[in-house]
Amino acid sequence: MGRKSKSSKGKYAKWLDKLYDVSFRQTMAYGGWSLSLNYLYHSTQVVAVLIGGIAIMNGKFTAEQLTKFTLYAEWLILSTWWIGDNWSSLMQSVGASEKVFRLMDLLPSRQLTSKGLRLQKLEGRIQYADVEFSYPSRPSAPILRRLNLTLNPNEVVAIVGLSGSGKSTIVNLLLQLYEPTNGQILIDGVPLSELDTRWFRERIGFVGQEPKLFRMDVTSNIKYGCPREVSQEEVEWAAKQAYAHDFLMALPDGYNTIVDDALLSGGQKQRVAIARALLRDPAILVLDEATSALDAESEHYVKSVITEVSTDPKARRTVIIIAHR
Ligand SMILES: Nc1ncnc2c1ncn2[C@@H]1O[C@H](COP(=O)(O)OP(=O)(O)OP(=O)(O)O)[C@@H](O)[C@H]1O
Repeated sequence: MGRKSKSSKGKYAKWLDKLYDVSFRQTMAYGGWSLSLNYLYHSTQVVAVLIGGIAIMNGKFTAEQLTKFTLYAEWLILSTWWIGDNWSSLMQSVGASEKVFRLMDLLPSRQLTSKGLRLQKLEGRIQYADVEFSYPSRPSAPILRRLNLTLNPNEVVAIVGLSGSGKSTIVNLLLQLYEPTNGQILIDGVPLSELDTRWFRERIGFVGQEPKLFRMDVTSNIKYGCPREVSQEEVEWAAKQAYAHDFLMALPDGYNTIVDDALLSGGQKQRVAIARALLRDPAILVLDEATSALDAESEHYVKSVITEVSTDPKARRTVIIIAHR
């Protein structure tokens, strides 16, 4: 057995010990609490019957008074017991709901609440002008230094570079997940920061490195996030464009099959995500390493999609592909 696996086992055993310790103390405390109340409950009855019985025989007490006393004492003890039980559940719920309330209280980002410019039509010209950027968590590590780049409408551009060289960062800035530290990005000549973020994002199709599919049927997954009403025909059109139609039709319930973890391979998920992006008919399409995790067959299909989106005169758009190769 390697040293690594031994130390992992040791760590796991330590955490198990801790868990055992906490559970043991919790069980002991609850056991002690239940035992003492149970003891109190039954001993009260015995003492009441004994002392009460003697008092009745001596004529100091009536049987009715003794019955009342015993019942009241029982209720008092049982109620204390329930209050204790419910109090601990209440405290657990308060702890859990605090996190939920904190999330509910979060304000939407300023970008999404403030109204910006909406252009008549998005042509898809993208210009990075002297863009400099470092992530807020590591301000001393510059990722982009005076980046100048122009992408013309309907151009297909591949950004290639080593892992960690900043390819995804270029796209993160375009998606306005971050703002350049210096310089600016212009879209059709207008500074990106002046555009209406929601409007702009609705016109960008983005296929990320790990596409997220949700546990709902295939059609809903493809329609997800589409700002307009779409018909089933349009969904199938997008799936055909992404070379996903054939394998989707072969699923047990076709487009109505519920997507779960084991249903689709990585390459198939990526093609569903491409269909989702194409359905929005975006002016700008971004594929972030869409081919890096693909098997040969999926890679072939994804390349065909890229060729088609870049040559189909009906569906011209600016395409940015981020790739290792
Ligand atoms: N959220 C972040 N906070 C801080 N640093 C980050 C963040 N995201 C990326 N980085 C750093 O920025 C640099 C560029 O990352 P980026 O993801 O843009 O590279 P990449 O070329 O797309 O890499 P890959 O091909 O592996 O995806 C890396 O050094 C990375 O560690």
